[in-house]
Amino acid sequence: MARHTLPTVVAIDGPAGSGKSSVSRAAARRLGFAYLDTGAAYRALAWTVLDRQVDTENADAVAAVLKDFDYSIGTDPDEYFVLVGETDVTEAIRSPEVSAAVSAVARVPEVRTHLTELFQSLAANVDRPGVVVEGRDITTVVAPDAEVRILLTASEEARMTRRSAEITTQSAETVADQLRSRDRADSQVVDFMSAADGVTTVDSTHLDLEQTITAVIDVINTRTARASHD
Ligand SMILES: Nc1ncnc2c1ncn2[C@@H]1O[C@H](COP(=O)(O)OP(=O)(O)O)[C@@H](O)[C@H]1O
Ligand SMILES: Nc1ccn([C@@H]2O[C@H](COP(=O)(O)OP(=O)(O)O)[C@@H](O)[C@H]2O)c(=O)n1
Repeated sequence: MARHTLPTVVAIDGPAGSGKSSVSRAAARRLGFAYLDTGAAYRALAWTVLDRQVDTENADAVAAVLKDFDYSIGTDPDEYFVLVGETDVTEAIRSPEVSAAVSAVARVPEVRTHLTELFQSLAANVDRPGVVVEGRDITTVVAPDAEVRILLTASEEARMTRRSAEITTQSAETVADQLRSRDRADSQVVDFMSAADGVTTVDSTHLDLEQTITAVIDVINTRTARASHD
């Protein structure tokens, strides 16, 4: 009978624009691991809440949407997609409207419990030897026992500059204001600005993308080599 070995879990947290998605995806690709973007689920739920014209401030109404929230995500780093039912929302969940609504949805306790269980199940069932899971509370809540736990940080200025280079439909000032207010709202729910015990900080402020990927892979290799000797 085939033995099911649990994948090596790499947990990466950090604020918006620190490089979590791009670095996690690239690291997963190079290591032959799966990649799980947890923010996409909060965004897809926010998209659904907006689509159904549910009041984002009404926690009970938001929690009720979970009952028939039919969500799927690609965990192959080369085949990323996000679906709600049959609808491909990969692009739509990055809209300014969804970004503005997501923090209110993410602070509902039933939402966090439901999605945490979903992430744990998705991570445990990937068909790769490992999985890189990124978000805000992966090192502390979703996978506190992960073999590798990293906090990816960058100065506020660097994060704002990176995000405004990506979003060309809004002014740099608007992008920065929205990012700052999302960080503020999110940090009332989860502490992703300081590293919990046993979590390695990688500060990407003065690193380019390639250097950050290398730094993260170095931490993964060091940690997994150490774990195999324990
Ligand atoms: N170390 C880095 N140096 C320069 N640009 C970076 C770096 N890390 C990420 N980026 C770029 O910054 C943008 C935001 O990164 P992203 O991975 O979306 O961050 P997050 O998932 O943390 O919000 C992307 O365009 C990405 O290519
Ligand atoms: N593990 C996670 C991941 C995301 N989130 C929420 O989901 C939103 C979108 O996450 P994201 O990772 O796509 O955001 P960016 O940092 O990429 O802009 C965040 O602003 C949080 O409100 C969360 O609460 N917990």
